[in-house]
Amino acid sequence: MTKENIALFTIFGGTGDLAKRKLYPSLFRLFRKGNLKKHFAIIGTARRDWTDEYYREIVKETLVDLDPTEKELAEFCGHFYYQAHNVTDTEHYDTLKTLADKLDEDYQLQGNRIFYLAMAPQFFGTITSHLASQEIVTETGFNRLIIEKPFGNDFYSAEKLNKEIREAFNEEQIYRIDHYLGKEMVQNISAIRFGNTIFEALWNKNYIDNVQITFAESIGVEERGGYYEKSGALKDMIQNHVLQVVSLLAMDEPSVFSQEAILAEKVKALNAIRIYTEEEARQNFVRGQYREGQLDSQKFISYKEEHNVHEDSQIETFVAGKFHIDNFRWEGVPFYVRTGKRLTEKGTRISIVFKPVPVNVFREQDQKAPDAETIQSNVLTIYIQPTEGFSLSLNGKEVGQGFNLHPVKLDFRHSSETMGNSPEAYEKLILDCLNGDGTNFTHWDEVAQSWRIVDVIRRAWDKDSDPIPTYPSATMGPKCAFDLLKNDGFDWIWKPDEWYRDNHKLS
Ligand SMILES: NC(=O)C1=CN([C@@H]2O[C@H](COP(=O)(O)OP(=O)(O)OC[C@H]3O[C@@H](n4cnc5c(N)ncnc54)[C@H](OP(=O)(O)O)[C@@H]3O)[C@@H](O)[C@H]2O)C=CC1
Ligand SMILES: O=C1O[C@H](COP(=O)(O)O)[C@@H](O)[C@H](O)[C@H]1O
Repeated sequence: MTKENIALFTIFGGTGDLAKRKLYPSLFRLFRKGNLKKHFAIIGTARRDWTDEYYREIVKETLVDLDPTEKELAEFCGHFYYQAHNVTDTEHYDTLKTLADKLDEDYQLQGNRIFYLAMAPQFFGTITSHLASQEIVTETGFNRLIIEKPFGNDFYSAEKLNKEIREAFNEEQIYRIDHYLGKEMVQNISAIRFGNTIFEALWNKNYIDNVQITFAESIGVEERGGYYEKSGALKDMIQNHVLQVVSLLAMDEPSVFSQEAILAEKVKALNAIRIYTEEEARQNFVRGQYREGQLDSQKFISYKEEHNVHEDSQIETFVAGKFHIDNFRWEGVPFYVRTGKRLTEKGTRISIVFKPVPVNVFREQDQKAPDAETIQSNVLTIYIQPTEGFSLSLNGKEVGQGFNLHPVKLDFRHSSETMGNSPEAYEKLILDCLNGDGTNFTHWDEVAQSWRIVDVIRRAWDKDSDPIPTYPSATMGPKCAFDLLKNDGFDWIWKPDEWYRDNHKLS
């Protein structure tokens, strides 16, 4: 039987994009499943002067895709309350407190409070200090703070922000969201690694040649040009989502699958990632910016032409790079990463490329593979999205005479039925927070180390006076991203652009 969770949510930024696209539908799913039942209430707050009725109508609109019944809508939306509030105005917190205390009593919420900061990070410090000083945090129940990314703009701003927040909340009360950690297949990385002897036994430099991680998006920056001009792909994706995935792949096995044990191993892995000098950063990381392009009849504008983007912008919409992990397990194994907007197709996947066999015992029989290098390496691919599952490429014998080897694939994909019913990342993470489980949130130690790693790369690029390389929209990035691997004798395993070039009009 589903356990009912009891809490008051206060959503700062309740009129914003994130709240409407992700938070309200996720809360509704939790309501539908019975994780939220009777003893919950939601205060949405922002500067706009909305009434409760208007707010509830907005919330209803965000749920259309979930096909709610009228009864469900009436019941769920009845738990929503709106409070106009400027987060910089101290007096407004008193009104907020009065409403919070009233709802606590009306719904018997036992003082359990979740504060969701779905707002620009510049407001985080002021909100948390007011929550404490105006006594909106309770003495009786739990008080938890969910914070959205970006957590700072570099190590120093993140540290300052962290200090401000920590004056009001302790680390155990802070849930820093990285929505990739709520994705089914990102969580599955640990299951694949630690639930299968055949992989964990080989998960090291003796058997793995290189690791490739791709976070590709087909969309451009859309309405977020203003934000993106300050962030770029390095801070938007590498500092958080990509490094989180690297740490899950690189960490040692935890003694038990607990929040503390996993965190300890992830932090150790992040600490082992080499922090480059600026010169090394230039050698190991490359960037690019999308220019115009075409896929079939669809034409795309360049990044520089996007709304709120400077016409001479040098901001990267694509990053590819190589991490070195300086420990016994990974010494000499490159972890290649790439991420970008306006790439050929949306897809997040990990390829673990195993070392080639040391010698080809079939060399006299197999015309196609006369030496060991020509036998294809085994590749374990973890498909994170949009398709979810994993595959393992092996070599088998071609049917018939002789002993020609040919690659075969063991392939597992979740059915659309399973995935249709699987909880969305935000839903899972909100439920984790309700349950006090911080496993899939980022700890300050991880955030801090991730900033240390990317800050050098940013500094190196900021000093570079060469114009940023560009790539045509709908391709897989600039030439330098391919050269990065080629120079090491490797190639990207996933090549959606080649497939499109053969089957579509790509220019
Ligand atoms: N949208 C997304 O998909 C994602 C967003 N994020 C992060 O989530 C956070 C919110 O993003 P998003 O929803 O897109 O941003 P929006 O700009 O859509 O929303 C910002 C919210 O803040 C409110 N607000 C602004 N200033 C004040 C103020 N002084 N006092 C009270 N409320 C204020 C706005 O309402 P009003 O104008 O009425 O005051 C609005 O509700 C950001 O940190 C972003 O980086 C992270 C990942 C994805
Ligand atoms: O955090 C972010 O993630 C999205 C990509 O998330 P996904 O779940 O759709 O893969 C990205 O578009 C955005 O720029 C970034 O801020």
